[in-house]
Amino acid sequence: NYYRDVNRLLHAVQKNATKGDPRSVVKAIDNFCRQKEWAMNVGDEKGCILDSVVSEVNPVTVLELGTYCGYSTVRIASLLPPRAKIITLEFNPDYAKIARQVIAWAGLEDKIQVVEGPSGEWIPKMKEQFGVKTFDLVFLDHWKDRYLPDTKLLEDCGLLRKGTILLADNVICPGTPDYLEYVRNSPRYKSQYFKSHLEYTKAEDGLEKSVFLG
Ligand SMILES: O=C(NCCCCc1cc2ccncc2s1)c1cc(-c2ccc(F)cc2)cc(O)c1O
Ligand SMILES: [Mg+2]
Repeated sequence: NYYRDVNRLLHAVQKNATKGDPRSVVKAIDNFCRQKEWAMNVGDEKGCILDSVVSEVNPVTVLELGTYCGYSTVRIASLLPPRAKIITLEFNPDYAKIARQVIAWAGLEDKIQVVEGPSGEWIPKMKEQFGVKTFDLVFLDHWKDRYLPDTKLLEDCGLLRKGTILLADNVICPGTPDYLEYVRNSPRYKSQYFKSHLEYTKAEDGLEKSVFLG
């Protein structure tokens, strides 16, 4: 079943990656997913685009929606300045358990807070529970039909500021048509598409980077 698969991914990390070395954790996951079992990590091709956006934004407060095994969480955290933090939401407790161990192997626990539960419930509690004012970067990689409602929720909860960057995975495959239409046509966003491929495949996919204009 799917849980055994993610367990094998964790064992591949513990076998092939150097403890405390985030880049070797990323490499081990990519090698495992390319050679053994496909998994829905953002992957190395889109991961490079993610890296360049994170390096450009240099965020202090990051929200990730959809932790899965923690691959993108580790990629982002390994590029953050010292005091920066990521809050990452995961709905599935099995995935969250694996992600915590992958993050620990990378030695990035101090920068990352894995929170279990649905985004719709947690987003309204961000300020009171985690003392968040606004996010500098949001990485959307959870249920594709939650991208739009959760973006509106982030707006309504005052969690976006002028210049906050939203980076969305899978805008082509599986696709997030309603979200794309919104960020590309709303006067409150400036959007840009980064064409790429679905992780570990030749299928088209891409990331959409949207700046909140306030
Ligand atoms: O579903 C995907 N990702 C979300 C998993 C849902 C996890 C959630 C986290 C969370 C946190 C808070 N609230 C609610 C939720 S729900 C996903 C799927 C594919 C894919 C592409 C082609 C295929 F043939 C088959 C799968 C590729 C990807 O890169 C993905 O990200
Ligand atoms: Mg994805």
